[in-house]
Amino acid sequence: MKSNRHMDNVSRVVVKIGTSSLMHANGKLNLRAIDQLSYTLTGLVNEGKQVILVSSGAIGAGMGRVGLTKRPEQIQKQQALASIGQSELMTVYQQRFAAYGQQISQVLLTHDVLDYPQSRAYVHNTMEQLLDWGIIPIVNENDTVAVDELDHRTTFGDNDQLSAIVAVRSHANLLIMLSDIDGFYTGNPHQDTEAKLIRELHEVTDDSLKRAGGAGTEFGTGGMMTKLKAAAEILAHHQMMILANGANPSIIFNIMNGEEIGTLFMPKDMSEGMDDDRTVE
Ligand SMILES: Nc1ncnc2c1ncn2[C@@H]1O[C@H](COP(=O)(O)OP(=O)(O)O)[C@@H](O)[C@H]1O
Ligand SMILES: N[C@@H](CCC(=O)OP(=O)(O)O)C(=O)O
Repeated sequence: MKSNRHMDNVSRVVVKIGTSSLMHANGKLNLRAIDQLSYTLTGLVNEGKQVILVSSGAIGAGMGRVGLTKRPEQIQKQQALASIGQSELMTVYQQRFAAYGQQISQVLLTHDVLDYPQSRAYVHNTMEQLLDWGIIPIVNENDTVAVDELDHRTTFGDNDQLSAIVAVRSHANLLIMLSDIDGFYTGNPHQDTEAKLIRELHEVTDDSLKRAGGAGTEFGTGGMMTKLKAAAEILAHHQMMILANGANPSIIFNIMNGEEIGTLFMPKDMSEGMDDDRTVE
C-alpha cells in the first residue's frame, strides 16, 4: 500500500532489531530472519544507501547455547551469556552477509563512551570510515562492561535507546525499529483486544507513555516504553523513526518504498512538508 511516506531521499538508515525477532521461542536462533535481514540490508547498500544495524540478541543467543529458557536475574550471568552469544551472533551474521558479498564490522558501545567527547569522536570517525567503505557496522551494547541496559531497575538505556543515540549522532535520515509487533498500539495488544495500531505520531506525550507496557516475551527486555523513549529522542532531533514488525525483515524494502507500514514517528512540520514536496531531509 503506497502512502504519503516518501523515503526516496533517505540515504543513511539505522535498523534496530530486537531479540524477539532474532530468536525462536525455543531459544534457537531464527536463521530465516537473520538471512532475510542480511539479504535486505545488503540490497540497500547495493542501492547506494548507508546502513547501520543495531542488533540485540547476544543474551538470547547465549541462553540458547547454554540451554537456558529463562533469562537469569543475576547480572553476571547475563553478562557471561552476552559474551557467549555475541560471538555466536556475529559468526552467523558474518556467514549470511558474506553469502551476499557484504562486509560487516562489529561495534560494541557503552553509554559512557558516547558521553565522553574524545571517545565519542573516535566512535564517530570510525563509523564514518566504515560507512564510507560501504561496510555495515553491527552495533550492540558492550554488555560485559555495561550494566545499565541489563538491569532495568537502574535503567538508563537499552538497545532501543542506543539505536536512537546512534541514529542521532550519525545524522541518519531514518531509524527503522523492528520488533515482534506491528507497531505502537493504543494499548498492549497482548492484553487489550480492542487496541488499535497508531499509524503516525508527531510527539510522545504522557498519554502515549501510559499506553506503553513492558516486554512481550522471555527474550524481549524494554517493551514499548523504551521504544517510545527512543522515538522521543528521535523527534527531539527532528528525525524520523518507523516501528514495524520484524517477523519478515524484508519488510524494510516495503518501508523504503514508502508503504504505510507500522507506526511512523515524525515531527509535524516534516509530515506536512512530505505532503507538499514529497521529500525527506
Ligand atoms: N502499546 C503497545 N503497543 C504495542 N506493543 C506493546 C504495547 N505495550 C506493550 N507492548 C509490548 O511490547 C512488546 C515489544 O517489546 P519487546 O518484547 O521488548 O520486543 P523487542 O525484543 O523487539 O525489543 C510487544 O510484543 C508487546 O507485548
Ligand atoms: N545487549 C543485549 C540486548 C538488550 C536489549 O535491548 O534487547 P531487546 O529488547 O531485545 O532489543 C543483547 O544483545 O542481548
